[in-house]
Amino acid sequence: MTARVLDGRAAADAIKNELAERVAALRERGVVPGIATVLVGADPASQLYVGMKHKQSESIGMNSIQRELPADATQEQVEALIDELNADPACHGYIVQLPLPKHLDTDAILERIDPSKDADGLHPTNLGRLVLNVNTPITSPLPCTPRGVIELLVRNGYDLAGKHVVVVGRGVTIGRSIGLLLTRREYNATVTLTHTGTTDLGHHLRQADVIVGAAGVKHIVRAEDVKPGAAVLDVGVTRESDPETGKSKVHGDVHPDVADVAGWLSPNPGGVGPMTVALLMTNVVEAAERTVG
Ligand SMILES: Nc1nc2c(c(=O)[nH]1)N[C@@H](CN(C=O)c1ccc(C(=O)N[C@@H](CCC(=O)O)C(=O)O)cc1)CN2
Repeated sequence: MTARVLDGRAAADAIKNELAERVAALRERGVVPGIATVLVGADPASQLYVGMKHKQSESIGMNSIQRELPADATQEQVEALIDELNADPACHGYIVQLPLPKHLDTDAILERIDPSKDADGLHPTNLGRLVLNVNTPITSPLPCTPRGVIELLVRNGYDLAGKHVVVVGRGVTIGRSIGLLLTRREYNATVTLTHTGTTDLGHHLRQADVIVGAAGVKHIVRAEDVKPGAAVLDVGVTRESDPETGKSKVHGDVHPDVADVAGWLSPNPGGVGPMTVALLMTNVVEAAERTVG
């Protein structure tokens, strides 16, 4: 391995230390930032992620509210819980853990979240503000994972200005929104959005200074398609059962051989995942700060 590691755990710890000070300052003013999660069903990965969010939020002095519904909860039950959290003054921001069970209308549920409490930054109003570029400096929540990718690079001294970033994956949590952030004047990157329907993906990847693999396709980013010295961030998650142990194993979008070609590599796990949680907490602390001006 020759690539320098973009250590997401270390960067997330630094963010959490900074947030702990902001939380303490809010507490002195009588405001305890409150984060809530909504978990529908008992998917083990979702339980793990929700647990991490609460543990880490509490560790920096935030109040955390954990709400759960059974896997067969109706649309009305989930929406009633959303209305409750929208009205709860102790909750400054919250997320609905995704994916939701298939019988539920995810878009309708996410749209029901009060945009000012949208800790994921994925509400249509907040994505619309991002498109219109009206929330710089930040006046409304930004999507956590794209923000985490950028923070990970910037905190490691990587200058994005003038760089060509190729994003693989068109999902709303990363692919569709990250270019809107990266092309802001404060970063000045140039972005190509590719996906599983892109013709000759390798052609695009080979021109990239930065690659963000977020398609959820195991090893779609191959070493032969990476320009030597490029920064590569692995955000994809594919779960497979290991034939030897029978245990579930996580694979990223980036082939392990990329470590010998890339200049910078964010591993998976240990890269963007911890940053997503840190930026989620940032969105909630910022929402709490906005309530006191
Ligand atoms: N409402 C949302 N749902 C989901 C999101 C999201 O951003 N908002 N993203 C993913 C899951 N996710 C957060 O919810 C998430 C995934 C992974 C990690 C993380 O830190 N992973 C660790 C490894 C953890 C382990 O397996 O032990 C790592 O990458 O180092 C954090 C958050 C889908 N749903």
